Amino acid sequence: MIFENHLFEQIINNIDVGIIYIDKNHNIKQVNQYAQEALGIIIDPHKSHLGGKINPGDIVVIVDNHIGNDDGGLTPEDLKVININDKDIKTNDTLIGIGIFKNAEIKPIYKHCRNLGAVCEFKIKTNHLGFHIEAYIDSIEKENVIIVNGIKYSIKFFNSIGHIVVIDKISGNIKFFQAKGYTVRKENIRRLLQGNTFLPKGDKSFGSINLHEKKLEEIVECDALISDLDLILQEKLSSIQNKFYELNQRPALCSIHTIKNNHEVAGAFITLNDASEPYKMLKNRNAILSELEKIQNNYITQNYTFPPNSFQDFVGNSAKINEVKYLAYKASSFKLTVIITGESGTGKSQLAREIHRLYKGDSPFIEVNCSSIPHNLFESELFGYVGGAFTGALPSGKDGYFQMANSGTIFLDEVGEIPNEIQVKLLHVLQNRKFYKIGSSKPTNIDVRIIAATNMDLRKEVQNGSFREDLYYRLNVFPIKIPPLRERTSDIYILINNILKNLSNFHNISYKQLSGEALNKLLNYSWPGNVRELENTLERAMTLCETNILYPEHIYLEDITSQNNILTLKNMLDIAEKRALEDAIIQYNHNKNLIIKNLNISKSSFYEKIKRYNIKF
Ligand SMILES: Nc1ncnc2c1ncn2[C@@H]1O[C@H](COP(=O)(O)OP(=O)(O)OP(=O)(O)O)[C@@H](O)[C@H]1O
Repeated sequence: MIFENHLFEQIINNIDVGIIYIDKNHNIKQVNQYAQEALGIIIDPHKSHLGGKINPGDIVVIVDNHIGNDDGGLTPEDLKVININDKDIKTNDTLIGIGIFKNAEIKPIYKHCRNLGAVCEFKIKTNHLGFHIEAYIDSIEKENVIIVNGIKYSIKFFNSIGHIVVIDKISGNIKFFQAKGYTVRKENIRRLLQGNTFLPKGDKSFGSINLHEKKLEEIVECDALISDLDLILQEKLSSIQNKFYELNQRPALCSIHTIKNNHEVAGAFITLNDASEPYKMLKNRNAILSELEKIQNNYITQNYTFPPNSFQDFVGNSAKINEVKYLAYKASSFKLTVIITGESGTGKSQLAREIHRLYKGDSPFIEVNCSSIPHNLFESELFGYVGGAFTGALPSGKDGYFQMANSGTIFLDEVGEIPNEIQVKLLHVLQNRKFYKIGSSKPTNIDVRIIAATNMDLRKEVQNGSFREDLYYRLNVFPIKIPPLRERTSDIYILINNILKNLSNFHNISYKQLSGEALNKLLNYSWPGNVRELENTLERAMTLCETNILYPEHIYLEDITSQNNILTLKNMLDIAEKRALEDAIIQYNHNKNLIIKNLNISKSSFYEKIKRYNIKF
């Protein structure tokens, strides 16, 4: 019976045994799904990252059972690139380290030990540069675990393994996580810390590796298997039945048989069973774990998903800003009227531009600052006029902003400043999608998407009569509120990196690093002027700085009130505690039990604090 190739592939991909078929020169002809999983070629498709390399400023998290083993021969000196420079750390030590790549200014967080006992807790749990990071070795499950903002990246080990996760300094996204098959992909810790590149993972992992162009030894690291295979191909052995090999650091039970064509050896096929855990158990366990993970990370995996890299210039990765991005992404798919609210400098205009770009980037985007138009010119600026409409009018007439924005977006910034008589006209445009130029009785039809923004409380303006209620409801179709920077401090580090990069390009000066003290000063400030104030502060600091490092004295903060009001220790602790609770509520998606467990407090203390700080839950 002759199978068509794709049917054969379907069959072998659905059986619970790994199959690798090679020709007599070790060229790979077929590797089924099971074998790819067991060898670490296929990785959990829910997690992914692009290819790249670690760049200066990226946050590196390492969990290594034995320095120098299964990590590419890492040496304690190699750790200097993440600012871990400790003579007490020796080869074979166990290490957990969090540091900034190639930034000698910011202190790392790490712990190490010699002869870690079989069952003992070795863990770091921290809030570093705004990221919730938990890293530990689970000696019972034999698993090295790194959790970043609630998302778990773990890797099983047999004897030891060097696990590494990298957070991108610009986007705040996970840029790299270690996974099975890293030896084949040449992604051990040492090579990565030396600045070598890594491949993409996820749906398109190994997209760049065409298995059919590889030799077996390029995807399977195991000298014993390769030499047994040669014995079989040379017909010195007829077959091998159920022999244990360690393939890519994972134990596997393998059999090898020859394949003959006209009585000549044409190749061999290897069957393998992942022997690190019974496969079925692993499958069930993974299904349960992934369900649990989904429930835990509900807010990330279900509520706030949008394609990665959708936003080019709107930076931030905190739970609060992810919610904003999610809403903006949703809004961009429809021609809805959007109103963006938030304090001055939070990025309302920036977000409006992104919504427009995602929706219809090649059409016009007309930005109108309603607070800068004199009242008597409002109507002509917005709607235009026909020739001779009034004294001083251009004979040819003039198009208004609405007409200029036709087929695209009009962004009405500071919409609360629109005078009353124009509010009626705006309402008319919103309802009828047409307007009248001054001096014309002929309506102009338009096809425009309206995005408005304000830092006022428009509801209050409605109550005190300065904003029309009907217009308020017409505008308030899809509201997006951007939280102030002080409520999302985890965005500050990546915002700083973006701003420094943009500023050094703009001023054509070399990239400047922040000293640890300077970074702390920025992280501990309340930013009343939000991102705009952060930009101004960094621009001033860059101008003042003669060297390549920004020190606290280059950073001038204007918030006189918060600097002069010296808080008591009790006040400071209260503020920190309130913030921790608010962060946890968002991070654990209002799940009481998870919040209580992760903050390590009792139920009664949780309720007492919620009440004391008047936190809405
Ligand atoms: N999330 C962000 N990512 C990158 N840059 C940002 C972000 N938010 C704000 N900015 C930058 O901060 C500055 C202020 O942002 P923007 O003008 O959009 O704020 P705004 O809320 O519209 O302020 P206002 O209410 O005063 O008009 C801009 O230079 C903008 O590029």
